Amino acid sequence: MAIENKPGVEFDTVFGRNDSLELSSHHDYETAQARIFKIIVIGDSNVGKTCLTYRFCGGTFLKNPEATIGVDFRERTLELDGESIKLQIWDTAGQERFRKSMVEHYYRSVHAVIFVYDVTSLSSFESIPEWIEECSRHSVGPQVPRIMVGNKCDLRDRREVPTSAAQCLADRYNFPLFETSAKDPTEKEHVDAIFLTIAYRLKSHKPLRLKQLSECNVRHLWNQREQEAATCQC
Ligand SMILES: Nc1nc2c(ncn2[C@@H]2O[C@H](COP(=O)(O)OP(=O)(O)OP(=O)(O)O)[C@@H](O)[C@H]2O)c(=O)[nH]1
Ligand SMILES: [Mg+2]
Repeated sequence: MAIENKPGVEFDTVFGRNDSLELSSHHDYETAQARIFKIIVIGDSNVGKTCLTYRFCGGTFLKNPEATIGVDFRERTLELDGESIKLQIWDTAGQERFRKSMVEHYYRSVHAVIFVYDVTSLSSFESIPEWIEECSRHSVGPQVPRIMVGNKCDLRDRREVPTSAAQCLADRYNFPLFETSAKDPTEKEHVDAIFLTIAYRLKSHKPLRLKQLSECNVRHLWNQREQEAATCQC
């Protein structure tokens, strides 16, 4: 499936691999009327950005991913309330040397941002404010939805970032928080829910209602906020 070159998205100017576009074909119910939204996925290297986006677009866990160079593109078209919404996902490089010439392209005309950290890496979590700061420096407006994702929840014995700390940070920025695993197949629907939440927000400019999320049969963390606020130490 060839990707279309839409206004505001300069595919000819980026140098990442885009072979993964093929992955989305079995999800692709697109019609000519599909609205297209650009979503960037950012965070430290090795947190699982590529695996998460591959899980969403390809449906499986990507074994032995290589470090992303520049950006990889993936896409998936969703049918929401009878409308086709195409999510065009920019899987960015976490390593500075592989991303520095690309940063301007990442943020240009972006519709939503996903900040990813690794729940087994405190340093990746501590980097999140820097990623948020970079995003703000590139004039991404407050109307652009942002979501925070803690990945690798399957590694329970190695967890370094408690949910309560992550929720405190997410609350400080007023972002929804998801914790999930790109690797664990039972988390597949939860990974879908991250992107569905964004798709609904973009579609209607309203947050996805809790009822809609439960209809998607997903677990999410928004409804834990009140409980965790009671134990929040920050
Ligand atoms: N256990 C576990 N490992 C994961 C998970 N997601 C990714 N990994 C592993 O984490 C490593 C890094 O994954 P990537 O998806 O390449 O990380 P990335 O954030 O794209 O890294 P850069 O491209 O360098 O920015 C790989 O060894 C993956 O197999 C997960 O949910 N659970
Ligand atoms: Mg990557």
